[in-house]
Amino acid sequence: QKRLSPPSPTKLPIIGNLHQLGSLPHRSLHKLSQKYGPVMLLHLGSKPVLIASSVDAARDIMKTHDLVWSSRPKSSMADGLFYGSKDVAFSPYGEYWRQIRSVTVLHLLSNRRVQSYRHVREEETSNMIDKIRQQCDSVIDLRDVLSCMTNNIISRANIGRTYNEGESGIAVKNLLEETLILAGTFNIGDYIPWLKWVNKIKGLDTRVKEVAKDLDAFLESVIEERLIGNKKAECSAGEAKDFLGVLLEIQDGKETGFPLQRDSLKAILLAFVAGTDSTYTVLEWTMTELLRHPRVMKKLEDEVRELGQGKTEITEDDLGNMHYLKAVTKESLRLHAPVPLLVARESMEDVKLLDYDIPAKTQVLINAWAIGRDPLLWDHPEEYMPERFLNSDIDVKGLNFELIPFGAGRRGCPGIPFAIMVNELALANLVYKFDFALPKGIKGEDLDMTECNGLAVRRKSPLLVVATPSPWSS
Ligand code: HEM
Repeated sequence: QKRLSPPSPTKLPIIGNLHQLGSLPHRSLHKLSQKYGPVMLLHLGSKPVLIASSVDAARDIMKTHDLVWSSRPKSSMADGLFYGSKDVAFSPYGEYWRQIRSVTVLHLLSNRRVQSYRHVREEETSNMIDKIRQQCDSVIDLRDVLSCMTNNIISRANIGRTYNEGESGIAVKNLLEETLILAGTFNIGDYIPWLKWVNKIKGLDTRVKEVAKDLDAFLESVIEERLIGNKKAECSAGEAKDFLGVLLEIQDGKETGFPLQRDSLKAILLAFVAGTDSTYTVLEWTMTELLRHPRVMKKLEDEVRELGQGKTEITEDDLGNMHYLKAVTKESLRLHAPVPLLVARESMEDVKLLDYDIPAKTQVLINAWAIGRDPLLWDHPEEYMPERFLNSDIDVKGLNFELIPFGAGRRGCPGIPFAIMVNELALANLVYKFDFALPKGIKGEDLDMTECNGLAVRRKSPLLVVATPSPWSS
């Protein structure tokens, strides 16, 4: 029987369709899919890569045939930075991944554990508010403030402390930033193996090796410090055990049934740092959209200020009733999924995708960004309209395939509760405590919405704002 292959745009010798990715692949691939259909087959160098751009295709991959699609393609960057891809996100499917995924879901990112970091989130949100208060009436780089808050929360949950100050703290901060940049860098050698030498000439391989070495030295020092009980915590995670503490406790395997090697432990910790960028990127997009849509900003302020009135700050207990706030977050994730093509998956055996026959070892990229603005699924898809979620059950948890910023199925993001809590708490407090405006001379409708590609797709330029204390600010 003849196999039915998905349609493919014409490819060039050697590079295949690489030239068609452009600087913002989610956009270029969306355009191509309008011509070639919701499932198309591209060749990135020598690698066949499927692009899935419809809700049916996404459901087929992440639900109907989730197991077959549960592996990840090999990535030299992940190999170089994360101890041979020993982290949860890039590890191929198999016994090892199942074990570290279950450690992550049951021990590190369970609802109970995420709840235990509540005081960390509330304290760091409050520090962020103080920081903004000190700069009221001058122009503030909101991205800087949001990324610092998110970094602090994730690093306190991870290793029990922050690293922003002092020479060594700043060096670590820069090192982690560089790790994220490298992790999001396109590696030509993964697609055209005989062009690997280009990375050598560009110095990419050397840089990855140097960064990996520095990261290892940093993580070793943190672990050793902990092991000899000499933790000089700048900000301790308080009574809640941080991820490192949990991992050290279960590493002998008595509780989990398998021992955790030191490299795996370090890789798991490192991968959580990658969640930082996506988390604060959503907040930056949300504030950008609110400044472009004063009606939405006003409605959100009204809700938060009415429910929070009289309190010094909004706590996590208050968020449950803030339905508009939740709708605003979903709407931002719909239009600005920070990881628009999710994380590539790879088929482990021959499989059908809709009507097509797909051989084993094919990669797939799911265009969550395109699905989020599909006119067949959403009214006025390009408009920022949180109201669409008010009387709807659609959620981001991976059950509704029209909204999948965190992916879904076995490889779906286990950090959803963590990321959503950080986002909602920060957003509620921002609009409770301050009235935000754009710097003089800039109108909301003129705001630059250009994106820039990286590990997370964010605004090209950082969001600059002016904050004035609201009546609830003191
Ligand atoms: C708004 C913030 C975030 C977004 C948009 C996001 C998005 C994603 C996406 C799209 C995937 C791939 C899903 C798939 O293949 O179906 C993923 C995987 C993952 N995420 Fe997140 N993430 C966020 C925050 C976080 C945070 C805060 C953490 C940890 C504290 C985290 C930990 C992980 C891990 C460990 C994986 C790998 C799962 C696996 O391959 O088994 N994420 N995330």
